[in-house]
Amino acid sequence: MHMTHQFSAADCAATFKLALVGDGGTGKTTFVKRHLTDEFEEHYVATVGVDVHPLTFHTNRGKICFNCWATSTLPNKILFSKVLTARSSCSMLPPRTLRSVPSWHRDMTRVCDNIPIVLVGNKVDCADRQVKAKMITFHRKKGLQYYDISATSNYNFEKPFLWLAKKIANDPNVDFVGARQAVQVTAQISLPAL
Ligand SMILES: Nc1nc2c(ncn2[C@@H]2O[C@H](COP(=O)(O)OP(=O)(O)OP(=O)(O)O)[C@@H](O)[C@H]2O)c(=O)[nH]1
Repeated sequence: MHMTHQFSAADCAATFKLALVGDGGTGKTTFVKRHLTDEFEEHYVATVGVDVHPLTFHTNRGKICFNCWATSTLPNKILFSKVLTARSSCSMLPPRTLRSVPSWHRDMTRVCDNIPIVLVGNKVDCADRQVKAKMITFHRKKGLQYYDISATSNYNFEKPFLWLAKKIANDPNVDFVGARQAVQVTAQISLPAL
């Protein structure tokens, strides 16, 4: 059972850390930037360290802000995931090849016990996408939520965030209302010494 949180009805949003983890090039940064600026980043620029993007949503229970930590792929990802995910509230694991998903999940749950986790399969707009729907079974075994998404076409754009908001509030009736508030603040956090 997850801890239940109240959202804020007033000016300041209830804030939760969201770790976006997964292989390099899967589209983590693009997905968050899409939410922030509505622009699609065509060129691949590998993340160095961690980009933190606050994304605020209005819900029928008040405001919620996800501080999205988009991580780079690191040689010592276990050590880094410990630094990154301590106190995380929720996480997304974008799969490119499914082979890496169990190890990302293991690393995450090792340091964050009992947090809601969404597995997202990005780039569903790609005709040559190698991961097919029937191959995606990991989330069922682990009781995770799964969404196909596309940062290019906006497909299922807000679904992962809404699912996480419901879990955090422990309320299936939470829904997004009105326009989403984009906050154009991005923090860069340098890598810890490995
Ligand atoms: N076709 C398509 N391309 C995408 C999509 N999302 C991201 N991309 C492209 O995939 C490439 C990698 O995206 P990034 O967002 O930089 O990937 P990342 O996971 O942040 O990579 P790291 O910073 O190395 O961890 C870029 O060229 C994006 O334009 C999508 O939904 N569809």
